[in-house]
Amino acid sequence: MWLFLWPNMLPICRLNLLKKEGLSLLYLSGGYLIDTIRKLTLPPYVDSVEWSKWHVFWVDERVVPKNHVDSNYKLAFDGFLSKVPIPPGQVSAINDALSAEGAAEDYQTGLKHLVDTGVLAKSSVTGFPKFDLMLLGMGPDGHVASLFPGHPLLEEKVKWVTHIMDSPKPPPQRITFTFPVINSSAYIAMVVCGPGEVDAVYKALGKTENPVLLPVQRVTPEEELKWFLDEVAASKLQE
Ligand SMILES: O=C1O[C@H](COP(=O)(O)O)[C@@H](O)[C@H](O)[C@H]1O
Repeated sequence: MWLFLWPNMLPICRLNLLKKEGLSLLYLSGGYLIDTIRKLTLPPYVDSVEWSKWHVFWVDERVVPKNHVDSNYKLAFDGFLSKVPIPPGQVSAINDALSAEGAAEDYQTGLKHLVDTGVLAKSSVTGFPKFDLMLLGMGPDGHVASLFPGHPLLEEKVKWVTHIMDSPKPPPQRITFTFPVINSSAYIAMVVCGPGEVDAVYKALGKTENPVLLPVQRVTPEEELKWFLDEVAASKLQE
């Protein structure tokens, strides 16, 4: 595991690497993360990425209309996707006309189709889809995607995408990737900034062991996990 203290460098370093490797699948969460990739929409970085190769998905999404202030799609569209030329057919938002259960099933069906047609790889280790890069944020309680501490969804072992009706963080209805899918990714960047997450960062990365693992501590991708923290989020680690 690697730890970096400069979140804005994350997309620039890693996405240039992706370009060289010819990889193109990106999985976004919501929250602060979108702020950290905004620089990619500006010169000179914007011209250094082969946007036509990109496919974009959401690790989790709130079940609200796409133009709703709580929508992770809207957050990403306003701050990032509307400013770069990724073909619209390669941006996979949820179907916001469906119920939470229906939207999760529909999203999973879409991913299965991409695996069947060879757009998405499958992990030879787990049999779940293998994503190139996931950019994850973490909440103050240590949640990732919409997988919250103590929630039964943490133990989901079969589904690729599932739904939650009682998210402790509003809005309550969401869809989310499950841990088997998250952990089948090749590379995960955990991007955490600001004062709200200081204690959760310390619990996850500090010297004291927690009796109960935070959801973020269950993140173990197949190849590499890197944390990107700003100085505030990392402040307790430096004490
Ligand atoms: O509700 C959510 O929270 C997490 C963390 O968000 P942040 O604002 O604390 O960075 C986010 O990663 C997730 O996608 C989102 O739905």
